Amino acid sequence: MKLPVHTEGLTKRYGPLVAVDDLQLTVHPGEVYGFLGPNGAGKTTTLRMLLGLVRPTAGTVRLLGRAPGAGRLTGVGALIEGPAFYPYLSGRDNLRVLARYAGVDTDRVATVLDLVDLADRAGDRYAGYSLGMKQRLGVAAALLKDPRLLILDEPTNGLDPAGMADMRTLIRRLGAGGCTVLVSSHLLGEVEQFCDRVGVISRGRLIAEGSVAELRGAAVLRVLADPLDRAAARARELVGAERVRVVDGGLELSVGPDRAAWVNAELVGVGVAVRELRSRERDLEQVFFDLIEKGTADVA
Ligand SMILES: Nc1ncnc2c1ncn2[C@@H]1O[C@H](COP(=O)(O)OP(=O)(O)OP(=O)(O)O)[C@@H](O)[C@H]1O
Repeated sequence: MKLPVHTEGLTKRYGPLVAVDDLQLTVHPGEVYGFLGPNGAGKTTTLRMLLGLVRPTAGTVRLLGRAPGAGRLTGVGALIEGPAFYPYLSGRDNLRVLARYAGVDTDRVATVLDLVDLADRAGDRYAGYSLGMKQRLGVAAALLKDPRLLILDEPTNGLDPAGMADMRTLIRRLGAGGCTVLVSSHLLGEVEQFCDRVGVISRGRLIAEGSVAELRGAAVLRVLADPLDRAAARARELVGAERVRVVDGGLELSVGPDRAAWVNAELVGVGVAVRELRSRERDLEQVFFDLIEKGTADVA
């Protein structure tokens, strides 16, 4: 089966600035892939190269097995910049115009309006839509040609929490329907709920890739105890110094929840009063921040 997205050595330089640096990106059929990175990391430039809107300085791109520019991008839908719609036309009429222009049967308009949950408001003027509805109409436009691959650049940017939730539901629904989706974002916490896999880009380089669970890593055991220095010393003896961190006036032990009772007993055994002991997942934004910090240090 042809890979929806496959790049090798993809690079874009703007003068001395390397916006995208030797990027190998692979998105598998049917997966929802989160392409993550802070502002300026090179996400939009990458997506634009995928679609043949920006010419790479080096490297190759294949979408569904074909190079962009080799004829029309059949099977690919994209929402890269804010979509351009006629403000005084309804959502439905805007899509009809686009469908005619793209040579798509206008019957498809009702289907995509349903998919993005805009059927009820399809007769309203575009100008009156909320930002979230505008974005969903943009996705509807990208779906007109019934693509096998959908590329969305920061579709939740600027949306309020309700708008974000609607967009998440929509992306999840599209993924469940068998469409391969590549979606960029600068918030790991935002995409974790619908992505099968994420890639993290920093300064143009892919610095980490995997499922959200893999990136998050193992849970940690959080311990609040007095005196803290004695607790830390004993914990280091018990599980190894590299697994113990002092954070926010407590300890974080990189061990599984099954060790909690044992750690508690051992600490109490050396006269430490344990006030709280619980297993918790690492905070996703912290994981993201750590990755970017580490990636930046590796590059420097
Ligand atoms: N046409 C251009 N000419 C010069 N530099 C550019 C151009 N387009 C992008 N850049 C630079 O390339 C780098 C990557 O930009 P890009 O827009 O791809 O990042 P991004 O990850 O999409 O960030 P954002 O979320 O802020 O859009 C940035 O430093 C940007 O200033």
